[in-house]
Amino acid sequence: MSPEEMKAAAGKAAMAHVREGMRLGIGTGSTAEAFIAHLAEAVGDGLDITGVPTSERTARLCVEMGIRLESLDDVDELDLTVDGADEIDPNLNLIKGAGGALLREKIVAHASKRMIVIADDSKVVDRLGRFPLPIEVNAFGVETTRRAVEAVARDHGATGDIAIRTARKGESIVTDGGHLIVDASFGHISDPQALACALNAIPGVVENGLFLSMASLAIVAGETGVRELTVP
Ligand SMILES: O=C(CO)[C@H](O)[C@H](O)COP(=O)(O)O
Repeated sequence: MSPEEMKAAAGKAAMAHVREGMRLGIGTGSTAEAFIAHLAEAVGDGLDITGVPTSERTARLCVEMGIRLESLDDVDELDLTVDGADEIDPNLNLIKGAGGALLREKIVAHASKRMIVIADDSKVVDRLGRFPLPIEVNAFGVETTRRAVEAVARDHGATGDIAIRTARKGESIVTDGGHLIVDASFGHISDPQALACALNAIPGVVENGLFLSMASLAIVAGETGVRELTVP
């Protein structure tokens, strides 16, 4: 299977967990978009669901594909969120945020009874930290916040760069919430819970990309097919 076929397979398998009438959190990224394609097809065939998007990009795509959306504040609680991830560890702790949507993704997942993560095999790791950890930060005093993040990250074993994410021409990328992203390269993260608390205690940090004890199921597509991982 090509990477695109794996994403499509994971997205399709997630549809087995979607029920009529559900209020669904809808993730961001290429794997989430594969899910959105299957969801749109089912909606076209008469499935009645309401979606809450985790980014402006996902919102635009859902509207284009005929998926009805509501704002999170108009929905009491979501039944299920389906989203991608950058890393998945054996306890289904995640790193998210390569697409810059981690804040809305975390708010939406937290408002959901259940979170299912969909991914291809390359995202499954023994320990989190091979992928740089995205941290959403306020634009005010961003270099001061980056330095504070660096100090915390080094205390927690980071060995690589701690850098403000830039797009083309060296400009910082701006999130849907008007914030910036600092990417912190660890190698591996020995205590994700302690790191998450220490990062969020820095005043300029809005949220970090560690999604701990949030997902209850991972649907992972690989060369030989799709498998489901649960928390041991
Ligand atoms: O966290 C995310 C966006 O903020 C994405 O879900 C994550 O980056 C995975 O994306 P993809 O499915 O394209 O690999």
